[in-house]
Amino acid sequence: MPTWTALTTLPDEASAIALGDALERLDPAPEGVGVFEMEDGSSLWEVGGYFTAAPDRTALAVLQAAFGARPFAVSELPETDWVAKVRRELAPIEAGRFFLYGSHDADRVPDGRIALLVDAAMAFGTGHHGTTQGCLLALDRLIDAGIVGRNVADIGCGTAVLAMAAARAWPDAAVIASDIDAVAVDVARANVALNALSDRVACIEAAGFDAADLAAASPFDLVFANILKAPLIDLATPMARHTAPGGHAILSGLLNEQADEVSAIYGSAGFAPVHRRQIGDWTTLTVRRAD
Ligand SMILES: C[S@@+](CC[C@H](N)C(=O)[O-])C[C@H]1O[C@@H](n2cnc3c(N)ncnc32)[C@H](O)[C@@H]1O
Repeated sequence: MPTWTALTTLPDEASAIALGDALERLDPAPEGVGVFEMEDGSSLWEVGGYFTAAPDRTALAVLQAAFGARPFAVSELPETDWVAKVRRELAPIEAGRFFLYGSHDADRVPDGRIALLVDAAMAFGTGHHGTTQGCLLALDRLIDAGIVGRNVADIGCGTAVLAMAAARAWPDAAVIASDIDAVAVDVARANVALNALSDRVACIEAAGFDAADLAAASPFDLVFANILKAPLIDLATPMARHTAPGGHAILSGLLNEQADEVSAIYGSAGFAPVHRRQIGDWTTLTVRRAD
């Protein structure tokens, strides 16, 4: 369990997430990284690394300078089960027909919903973020429109929440959930097993579509990509290659002011806009590949 924290703040969410990603790549790596909006009315974002041994202060100073963050406050902690603490504090999430809950809330699952057990762990995607909710609501909308997915990819799967939602919604669908982060892939695989979906959701480590399993299963009739603007732009051309004619892509991780630019780039790559939804600062786009 982590016994050290290194905490800093930044003025905006996107750079806080980017610093969180960079923290994860420190050597020695933190046991976990958290990015939270501060609740003190300051509009600042806190970025924290949780370490099992004293972190490398020189490496932290280099990161702090690179991101223009405040100097990291490094402190030793009393023994605490942080994952268990976060689990207790996270309430279930409802998004359309989907209900996401932690194992401590198993007795609160309502009838008539697609329920997914997603425990907080060292990966993004408990459903509490506007981007995940935007993707779930976009999927909900496709289902309402009578779309049936048979071959689905979830690029940047985190906990595999979106992959599992598609697999549950469409019992005949085969789904590949991929992430660039090996820890996320382990978490995804564990969640998929907990939800009894291992026979239909494969979890693999990959950057973008760069994996033999993804190439073999391509083209997909639905692709989720809830990642940030820059990787989404990089993925526009591969996305067009790997999405079947008439298939859909659900794109998120975009700040509201970034959505027009990304929509236009996907338009040039052969996708027509279908729908967009803002939740807080974040926009989710649904786009359709030309027939
Ligand atoms: C915002 S989280 C989304 C998690 C989950 N899909 C959700 O909607 O809650 C983004 C995830 O994408 C992964 N990621 C970032 N860039 C990627 C890339 N180029 N290829 C694959 N995964 C990537 C990160 O490691 C992270 O787990």
